[in-house]
Amino acid sequence: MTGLAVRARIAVRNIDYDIEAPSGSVLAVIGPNGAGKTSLLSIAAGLLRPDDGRVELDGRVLTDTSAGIHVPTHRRGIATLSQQPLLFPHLTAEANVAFAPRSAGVGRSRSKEVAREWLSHVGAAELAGRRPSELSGGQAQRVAVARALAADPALLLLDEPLAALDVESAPAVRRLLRTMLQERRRTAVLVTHDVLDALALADTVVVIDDGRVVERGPVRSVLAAPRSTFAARIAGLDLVDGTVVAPGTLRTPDGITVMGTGDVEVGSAAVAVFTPSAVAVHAEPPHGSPRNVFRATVSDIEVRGASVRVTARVSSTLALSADVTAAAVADLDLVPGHIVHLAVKAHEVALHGAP
Ligand SMILES: Nc1ncnc2c1ncn2[C@@H]1O[C@H](COP(=O)(O)OP(=O)(O)OP(=O)(O)O)[C@@H](O)[C@H]1O
Repeated sequence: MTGLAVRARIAVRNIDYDIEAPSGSVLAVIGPNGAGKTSLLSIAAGLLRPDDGRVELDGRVLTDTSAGIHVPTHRRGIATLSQQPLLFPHLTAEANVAFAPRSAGVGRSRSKEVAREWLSHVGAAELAGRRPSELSGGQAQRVAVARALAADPALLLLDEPLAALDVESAPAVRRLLRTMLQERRRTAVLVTHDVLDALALADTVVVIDDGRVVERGPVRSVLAAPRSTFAARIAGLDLVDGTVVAPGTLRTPDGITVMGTGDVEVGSAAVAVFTPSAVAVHAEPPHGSPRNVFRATVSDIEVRGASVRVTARVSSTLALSADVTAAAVADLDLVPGHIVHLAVKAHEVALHGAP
């Protein structure tokens, strides 16, 4: 196949998985601490040898334990972007980026040219002469993105690339990554703890728990209807697909409008995301504060510890969940088939550009 295929078993790490990312797609990897996410990246990069396993990238065998094949890391055509930018402190931003094509055998002056092109591509042209100590976290991560891509890798490994950034710079770097990943349909693996990063950047997701794949599939279906405990804990979100028709306004193909906040360009595909605990259930349409109100038919009621998850169908393609108290379920006399009004405040709804 083209793209990445990793099959690996490592006894001491209790790892035994089989994971694929088709060419040009972004695969998100989520799972609890110690699940084996970073190990997956290390195996792909050739930094970690499985006891038994095989790594193939675009038809090239990089690791095959049964045949004794182990292509060294620097010959794999793989670039890694980590949480920390890991720039060389003594080199300028430009020299840091030029280092990637230089290591791949490109000549000195062409490497400089490539570095300048990439710096301007990531919106960091004016930082070319600065050293890492003169860059903010977000700026340094931009330079690191340029360096990762300047070698034109066949595979990009992203290890929590936004985790170390502050709330101000993370959205801009997330947008940059989205553009970079989409523009050239790059194959990438993204390890993340953040559901929103998976939604914004990835096509498919694997959930790893205890060294095994417990769930896999398109990001939105896995996050909206998680089957594994871990995915359910971090996800189980309400997701609405559509197009941004005005600033802060998303419309679904069947004409449902959702107001939210988020910097997504008008005209682009997006997903509105909110947590079921932000959704209130009313028998009659609520009056007052500006909010999203959806008329819906209750389809499912599930007790989850102290709260009750009510799922209701808004249209043939959209169902939303609300987490309410058991008392509210009794007060509202909620049973499947009843008409309710689901309300969620616009500031509780995040709009994200969708891949
Ligand atoms: N250098 C090592 N030597 C032996 N075992 C290790 C080593 N590094 C990690 N492990 C073990 O391998 C398993 C998988 O670890 P890994 O770092 O891949 O998990 P992770 O999902 O990336 O976790 P986190 O989210 O905490 O970074 C864990 O049980 C861990 O204890």
